[in-house]
Amino acid sequence: MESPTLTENRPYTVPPFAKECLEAAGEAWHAAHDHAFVQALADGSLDSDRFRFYQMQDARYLEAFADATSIISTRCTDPDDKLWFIEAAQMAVVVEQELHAGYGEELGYDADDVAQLELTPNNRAYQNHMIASAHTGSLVEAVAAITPCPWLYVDLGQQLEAEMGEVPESHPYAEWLEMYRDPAFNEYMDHLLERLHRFAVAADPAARERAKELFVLSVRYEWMFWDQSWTKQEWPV
Ligand SMILES: Cc1ncc(CO)c(N)n1
Repeated sequence: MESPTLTENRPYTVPPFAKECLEAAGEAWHAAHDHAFVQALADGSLDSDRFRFYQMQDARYLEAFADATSIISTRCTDPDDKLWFIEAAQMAVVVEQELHAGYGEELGYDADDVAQLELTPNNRAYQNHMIASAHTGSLVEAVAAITPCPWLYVDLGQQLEAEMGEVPESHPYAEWLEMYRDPAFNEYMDHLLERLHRFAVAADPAARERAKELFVLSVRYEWMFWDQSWTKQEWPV
């Protein structure tokens, strides 16, 4: 039986090139959904130290996501595309600030702690991958590298909603689970995947292949982001 994450049954449109990217990511997409960190987050058994580690690293990750989408905006010629990526960048910063205002108070860290945090190897590698793709890739490559970030989380949020139903108020990570099942993301996904597809159609076949590779790498980095939070990754030397 085909896994629910690869069916057509999503509440937003998945145009052909986005579908090709998803199919190319295949196993890594599922592995990211199935990671022990995600399982523990969903069933509420995740310890707060690991969650804190994740949130602090993620605050910095979202700043890099905002940088990547800002750079992409400068490379768009169509004013609607430009504005959409500017807004995506703004939203990432706003979400990041809200997250660490809320979780920071609860988990005991503030904006200075986030600013001074040493990035893990995996986080740094993922950020550099997005930023490098935004600077040096063609437009479709730049967008392909940032697409798994929202897509994987929205997919995960909706899958967990289907499996778990309503999140009980007593769930320690209710707020996180509620956030990524928000139906407002469906419109965001429609807009992003439509652009990914349109830029792919305008690109040459070699650029499309490279874009798919960059998409798959970002899915792998998503798995590695859960993993670095699960193991509390440190630099080996
Ligand atoms: C690492 C990572 N990927 C995706 C999202 C979704 O915004 C996030 N917050 N962090």
